[in-house]
Amino acid sequence: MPSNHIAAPYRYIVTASSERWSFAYLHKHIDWQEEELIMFGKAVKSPRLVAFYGEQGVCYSYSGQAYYGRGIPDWLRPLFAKAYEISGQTFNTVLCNLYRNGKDYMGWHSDDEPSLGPAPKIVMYSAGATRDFCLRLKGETSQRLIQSIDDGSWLEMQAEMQVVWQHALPKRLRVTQPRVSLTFRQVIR
Ligand SMILES: O=C(O)CCC(=O)C(=O)O
Ligand SMILES: [Fe+2]
Repeated sequence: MPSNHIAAPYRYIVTASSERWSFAYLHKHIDWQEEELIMFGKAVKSPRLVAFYGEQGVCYSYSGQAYYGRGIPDWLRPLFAKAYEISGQTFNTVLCNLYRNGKDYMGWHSDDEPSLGPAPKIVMYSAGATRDFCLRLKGETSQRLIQSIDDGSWLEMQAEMQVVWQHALPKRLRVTQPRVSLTFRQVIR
């Protein structure tokens, strides 16, 4: 663990079941895409499915891909409203991830693209299988914080999290069930 005086750079919020969007609902409505990544010069399938929604005219470059906003579908608006209620921050895009089982993962990174501004607040909603979400300070490889993320929970990542921390969703081979995460971001035009 990073030393005890370092406060976790996020707020984890579990909602009442009546306030949740279910995995089945999100899985059905989101237009999932399988993407390819270039790793060591070779095209490989991304270890998760993804989808992007953004306001018309917003362009977001992430992980070597450019995504273009084509408007927020009506069914997603209540989730944007909840993300605002939690964080007091407006968002104009959401990047969605589908981890089909515990073999799907996301490697260490910070969401620090210049288009998000110098210290962006990002809010994430999760549904489906419980997964471990890991954090470490940049430049620190052995010590980490682990937050178990449950169905129907929100994670409000504070602004400093993308500046001095990295996060990852590691493989968990004993997890057989799928999970979705929706990460709300404000792209600065
Ligand atoms: O799914 C997760 O828990 C992490 C997602 C994430 O870090 C991202 O979309 O940038
Ligand atoms: Fe991230």
